[in-house]
Amino acid sequence: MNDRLNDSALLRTQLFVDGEWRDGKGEAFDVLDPGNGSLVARMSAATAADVEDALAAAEAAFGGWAATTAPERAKVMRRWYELIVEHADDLATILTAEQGKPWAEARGEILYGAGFVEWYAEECKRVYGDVIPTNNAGRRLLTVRQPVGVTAAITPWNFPSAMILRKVAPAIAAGCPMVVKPADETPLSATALAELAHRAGVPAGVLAVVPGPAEEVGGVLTGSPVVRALSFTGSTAVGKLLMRQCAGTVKKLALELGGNAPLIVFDDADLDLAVAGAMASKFRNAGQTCVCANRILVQSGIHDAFVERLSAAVAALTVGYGFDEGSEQGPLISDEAVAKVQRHIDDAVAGGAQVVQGGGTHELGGTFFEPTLLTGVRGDMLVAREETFGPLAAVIRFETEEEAVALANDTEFGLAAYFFTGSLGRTWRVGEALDFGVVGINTGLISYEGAPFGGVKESGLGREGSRHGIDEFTEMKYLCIDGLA
Ligand SMILES: NC(=O)c1ccc[n+]([C@@H]2O[C@H](COP(=O)([O-])OP(=O)(O)OC[C@H]3O[C@@H](n4cnc5c(N)ncnc54)[C@H](O)[C@@H]3O)[C@@H](O)[C@H]2O)c1
Ligand SMILES: O=C[C@H](O)CS(=O)(=O)O
Repeated sequence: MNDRLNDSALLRTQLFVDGEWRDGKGEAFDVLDPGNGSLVARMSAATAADVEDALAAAEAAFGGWAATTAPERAKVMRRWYELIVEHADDLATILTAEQGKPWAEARGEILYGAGFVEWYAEECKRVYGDVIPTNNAGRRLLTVRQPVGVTAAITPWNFPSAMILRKVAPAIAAGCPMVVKPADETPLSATALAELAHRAGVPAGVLAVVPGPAEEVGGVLTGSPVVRALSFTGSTAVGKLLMRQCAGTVKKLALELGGNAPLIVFDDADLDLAVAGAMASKFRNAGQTCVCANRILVQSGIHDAFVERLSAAVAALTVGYGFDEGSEQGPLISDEAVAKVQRHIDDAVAGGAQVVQGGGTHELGGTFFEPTLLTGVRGDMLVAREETFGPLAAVIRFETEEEAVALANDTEFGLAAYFFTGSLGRTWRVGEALDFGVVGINTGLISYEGAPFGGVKESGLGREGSRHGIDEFTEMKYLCIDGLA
């Protein structure tokens, strides 16, 4: 792995605690390349004691970091942003090695994540309060927003860099230390970011990275009264568990959970735009994103023409190893992920759906999977009820706008939805009727650090990005000052 890097010091296989690299007390574990199963590195693992040390260091650092001014924090964060961009190639190489996505896509993730650091380096200067018109001549009323305290983050493997930066950036910008548990599959992206934060001048204790057994590490982060806010990105099932575990200390919670995004194509859509949007939303990261179009609803008048063009685009996708030039779709993260995609295909075909493209594992072997297109899908099939998290486009035909909205909203999830139309009236009607936190209209790509990202229903709580994302790490305090008369 080192021979692929310009700066091999970015490959960090230890814990980052109290501003230092150290071996964890736990059993080291392998980080494997999902593209060929080779060993990328052996990662040191934290135990509960290591996490307690990280929390103690964070608690000790909180007062000093919170006492800095916003411009002082902004200066450190700006330097971190610059270092991330400067080392984007190496960070992308580390990301592709442990997660598998094509290198160009990985580099795009690095820059997307860096955007949150840049955004919150500025946003921390705009954490405003209120002056409230008084109800008494002898009183003055105001509010201030203050950093919540020590925070924790637990993050997924599918965007191992951006999902960390989307949490750490607003937290430390607000004045809060953060202790991060990355996914076991992808810890190296996290430790590389910590190395650059250290170089940028983030003080000891303000950022910690503690890879390790999820239940043990998570048990400390959710149970410790030192942690005042927990930010989680991952599956809804784990999110519900963490909510329960945080209840004992009534933590502030930000949850970015699972999705089941509908992508609706109306008869009046621009066909090429709809196909491009469906491809971008469905096959990004080999379909392993929380906002991938999980169900593609196509109105009957445009159905056959849309399917014909989508089929050609799916067939043209290049599946390959992430470091190979021209690869557009890498491997899935695990055998379990492959099995879930296959289960959804087999269930749909058993129920009468047709395989138009793909349908099984790719000739490259391992966890590479054929980009797949199904038609004749119904809303009661597994592929329409569960988050597939793989390169499977499932097309459902519909007749009316009312039917499409009802189909789209028929899920416990509520993260992202998309629709394509040429009608201004339909834009407002359907945009308001869809029960989701994020709605893409005539586009399949909605992510931007300046926009609030988050779900409703069982897709989560709170928002990340935009001016709203920093609210997850601040508390509003009301000051009532009497005695002025
Ligand atoms: N809403 C979003 O912004 C968003 C973004 C990315 C991924 N996701 C969701 O994440 C899921 C895929 O990611 P995943 O497979 O890593 O999810 P996951 O829930 O299995 O794991 C996410 C993180 O939680 C940790 N974890 C698992 N069990 C735990 C426990 N008992 N205690 C503490 N930590 C625990 C994992 O180690 C990992 O770090 C999908 O459902 C996807 O939709 C959502
Ligand atoms: O997988 C979920 C991520 O939040 C997707 S995005 O990169 O933020 O769109």
